[in-house]
Amino acid sequence: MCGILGLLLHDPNTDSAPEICEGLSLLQHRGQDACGIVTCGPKGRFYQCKANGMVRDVFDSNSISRLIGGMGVGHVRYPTAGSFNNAEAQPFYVNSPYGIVFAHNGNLINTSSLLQYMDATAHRHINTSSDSELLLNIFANNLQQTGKFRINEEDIFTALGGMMQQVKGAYACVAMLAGFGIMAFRDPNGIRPVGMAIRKSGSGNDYLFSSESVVADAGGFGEWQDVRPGEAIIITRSGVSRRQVAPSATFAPDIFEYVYFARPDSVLDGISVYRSRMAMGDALADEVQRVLTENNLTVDVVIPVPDTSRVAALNLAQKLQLPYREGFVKNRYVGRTFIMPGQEMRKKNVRRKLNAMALEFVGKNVLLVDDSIVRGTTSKEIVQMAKDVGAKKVIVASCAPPIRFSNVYGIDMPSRTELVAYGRDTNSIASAIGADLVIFQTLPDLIESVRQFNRDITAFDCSVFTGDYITGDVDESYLAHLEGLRADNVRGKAMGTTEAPAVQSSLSDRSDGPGPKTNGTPHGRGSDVTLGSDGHSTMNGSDDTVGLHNSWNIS
Ligand SMILES: O=P(O)(O)OC[C@H]1O[C@H](OP(=O)(O)OP(=O)(O)O)[C@H](O)[C@@H]1O
Ligand SMILES: NC(=O)CC[C@H](N)C(=O)O
Ligand SMILES: [Mg+2]
Repeated sequence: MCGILGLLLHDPNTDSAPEICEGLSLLQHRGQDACGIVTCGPKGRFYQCKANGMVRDVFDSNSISRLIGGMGVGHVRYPTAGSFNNAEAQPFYVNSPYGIVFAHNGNLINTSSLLQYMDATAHRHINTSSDSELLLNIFANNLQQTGKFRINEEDIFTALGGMMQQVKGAYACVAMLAGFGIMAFRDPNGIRPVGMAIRKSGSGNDYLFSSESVVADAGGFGEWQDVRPGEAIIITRSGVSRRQVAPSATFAPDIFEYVYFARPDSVLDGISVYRSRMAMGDALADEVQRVLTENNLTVDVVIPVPDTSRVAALNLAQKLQLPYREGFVKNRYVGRTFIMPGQEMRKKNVRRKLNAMALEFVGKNVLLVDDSIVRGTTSKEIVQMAKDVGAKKVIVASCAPPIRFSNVYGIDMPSRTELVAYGRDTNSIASAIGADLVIFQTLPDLIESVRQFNRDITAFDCSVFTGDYITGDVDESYLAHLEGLRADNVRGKAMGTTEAPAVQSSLSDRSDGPGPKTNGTPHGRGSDVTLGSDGHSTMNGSDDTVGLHNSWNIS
């Protein structure tokens, strides 16, 4: 999962980067591997800073001050395609046509045929193994086909409509055209979230696109609206245009956003993540009661596995009238372990992150509540920790059903064999994680916990539980191919983390002064430019002569 953000400020002389950086820090839970911001300043010049690392590591006041311009795009990355190489940090950029900057959340499933098309037909060079760079180039190629010196919103809608027919998979995207404006669009199934919000600013409006509404709340934006599946929204200084660019398909947001990914204080597609997690706790309470009775067991205390499961665990405890105790204390300086790269790192960090308070466990039958059990890394460690400090019996309850299938839409679960529930029934899952008993939410209960807040949504992507993939075209051979490419033990993926030093690049540097730009000078905390998004690009893509730049000065 990644976080995407776009911002257009009414006053073009106010820099957007500080606010984009703030927003990215609010989306940090969606991606901890890399982040980046590209802004567009006077004369349509792009200013870029991106690198591997968390927001607080990549940006400081110095690097932010060099990102000038009243509109920009930001990204936090959790890789699901390609490697962890910092050349794949986003946003991506192509200089032709017009200068486009692009940030993507999701994952494409037909990259092989798209790459072939890029090579044989479009003659565009893709410089990384990132599906996001590919997606950007498909869009750029479609835009190029207009053959126009200056384009308008209609041309962009047409290019995006064409792109949506060519690509398959999940994509929520924010893009920026040099000197023109920002846009957001969402795949026809609406698998990944993105929305828009507005804030009054002087005589006009500031506009925000973000993966989650929490960014809008924090920035004082209102009127949050989700981008509809298959819809594109373009914002220029002249206003907002929106269009359904792809025929309607089944609207199926990924239910795992509600289970784990999104922040509880976000509202996605009209559903409060917090409320949905409360409902998951209520529903799970009934299942826990049923299974405990069946097994003739009692529970003394309910303990959440921080952080995500807390909301559900509290509701569950209240419903069962059991004491709720924070038996594990979380080190607030350790991030989310599930989205860390590599099993070794995830395992080590569960211990670094959580500490068990013996008093709350000793001599008790404890019910540990987690939002999900995926690889079992967390549950295996915490069950052991609970036993080590003297718990009598350890029962684990999960707000999500067993996860037995790969995710192909933007969550890094490519390999079924890495999943602890793969090929195991509930009893063998319990033995695998060392628990006395494991209790899972049923799928109908999970769906109802979320859907009750917006009955207009008739389907959710639940493929990790069912193996039914909403886009089609995901069969055994595709899954085997994906496993070969991306499983934890595949060298290219694992090695990517250490492959290259952190890179920060600029498309244009504030200190350069007027005139032709050289390749980005090192600044801030990064080093020099890599050939990132476009093999043909000199990275001077913000040249004054590019068609659309003058429109920046319209208002
Ligand atoms: O079975 P696993 O492979 O361990 O994955 C599932 C666990 O990972 C996540 O926690 P994480 O530490 O990422 O984030 P959190 O602090 O938001 O709960 C999730 O909340 C589960 O606790
Ligand atoms: N998690 C995501 O959304 C990842 C986006 C893209 N597939 C990448 O790997 O960079
Ligand atoms: Mg967790």
